[in-house]
Amino acid sequence: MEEGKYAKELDVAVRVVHMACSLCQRVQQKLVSSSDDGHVKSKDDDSPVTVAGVCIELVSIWYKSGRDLSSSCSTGVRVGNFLDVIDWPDWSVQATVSLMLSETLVENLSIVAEEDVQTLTKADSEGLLAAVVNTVNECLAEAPKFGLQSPPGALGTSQILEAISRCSSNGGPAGRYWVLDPVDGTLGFVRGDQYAVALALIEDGKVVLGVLGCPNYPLKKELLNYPQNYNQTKSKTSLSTTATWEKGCVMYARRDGGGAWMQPLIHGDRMLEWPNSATQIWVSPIVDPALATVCEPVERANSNHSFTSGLAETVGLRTQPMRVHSMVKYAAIARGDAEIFMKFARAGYKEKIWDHAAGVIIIEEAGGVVTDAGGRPLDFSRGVFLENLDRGIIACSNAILHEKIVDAVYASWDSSNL
Ligand SMILES: Nc1ncnc2c1ncn2[C@@H]1O[C@H](COP(=O)(O)O)[C@@H](OP(=O)(O)O)[C@H]1O
Ligand SMILES: [Mg+2]
Repeated sequence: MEEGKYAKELDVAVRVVHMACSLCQRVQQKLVSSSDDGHVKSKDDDSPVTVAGVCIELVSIWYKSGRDLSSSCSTGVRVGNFLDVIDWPDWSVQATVSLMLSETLVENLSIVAEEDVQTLTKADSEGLLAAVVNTVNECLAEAPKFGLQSPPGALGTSQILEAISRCSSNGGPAGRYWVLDPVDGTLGFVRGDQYAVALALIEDGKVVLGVLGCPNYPLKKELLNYPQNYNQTKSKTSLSTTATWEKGCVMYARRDGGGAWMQPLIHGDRMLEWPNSATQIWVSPIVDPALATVCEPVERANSNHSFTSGLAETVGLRTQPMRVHSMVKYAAIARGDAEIFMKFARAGYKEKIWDHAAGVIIIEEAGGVVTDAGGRPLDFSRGVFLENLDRGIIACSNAILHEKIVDAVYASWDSSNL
């Protein structure tokens, strides 16, 4: 696997995503322990509320209010202020990936990524910026553990801001650019649940390699055994500290690289072994819809659950949907933990390339199929958005299931209210 086109890029990308996962785990751990260590705010009625609890409440309010920044939660914290802070790991990952890629792959580096520096450079964001600088330096110091080189000393604020703002490419049909979602699934992240770090390389409008870090996705299928509506803040966040949830993995593939691979995340002082610790992954062999599992976003705001349950019934799916945050859904299909992923966003919502690029190539190289709801490949050549997307996204472990879902969409679309 290390031979051939994009091998060097893949090697660096996998190492960088491992580093980013480690950074996210550290931040998530801080969030969890700040709620365990008495960093508790008090509600008006004097009942205690954890920092993690506030985060979850605010993100939930934000989603349910149609992303209204003026709403506030029971502690009086405003959603707008909170959203600035919760992107702290996103900026930190973006800076780290940008710095490491430019350090190792200097040639005309171009990156499309989700975050900009606007909020970070506001006058009242000093504390936040200091936290980002500190987090990035902590992470960079660990680079040798992942087979990469740390800078000779701690980086200053301007170098880190520069690294974040360097990721301002707009993509498009020509040339080579990286696409990064530093923390995909913010809601999953603050809930101590599933989230992903997604990095892909696009060349002339086609995804040529993808790496998906899934810090809370267990190496085996246990995730499916967790109850669907597991919403208790305390017990959910504390799960991330148990052995099962410490596992996590990184999946990757390159175009025509002969497959997709998975590595466990490394913990403690262990060094990343490359490529020895990788195992090949394949999609599920199931073709009978009655035995297939569908996965979809947790949030109704992000995909129409009633439409997808109608499709599921039409094609004869029997199992409960697996509702998971972030691109871990792509990981689940690639690794054979589920057979179908569907997403039907509300009319007018434009899907972004960083939410899909890495997942698509990993599923395809693992043997699966990903298209829009009209059965056409996703078009990554039109800039930051999937401009030509027909209605929704359908990813399947094989062409048989895929055809059934596409047919069902055609049969039911006109009578749907989408
Ligand atoms: N109204 C909307 N409809 C569909 N997807 C949306 C959306 N608003 C945000 N998203 C995207 O959905 C992603 C989360 O996916 P999921 O719901 O599958 O967990 C978000 O990624 P971020 O969390 O990186 O912003 C965001 O890009
Ligand atoms: Mg995202």
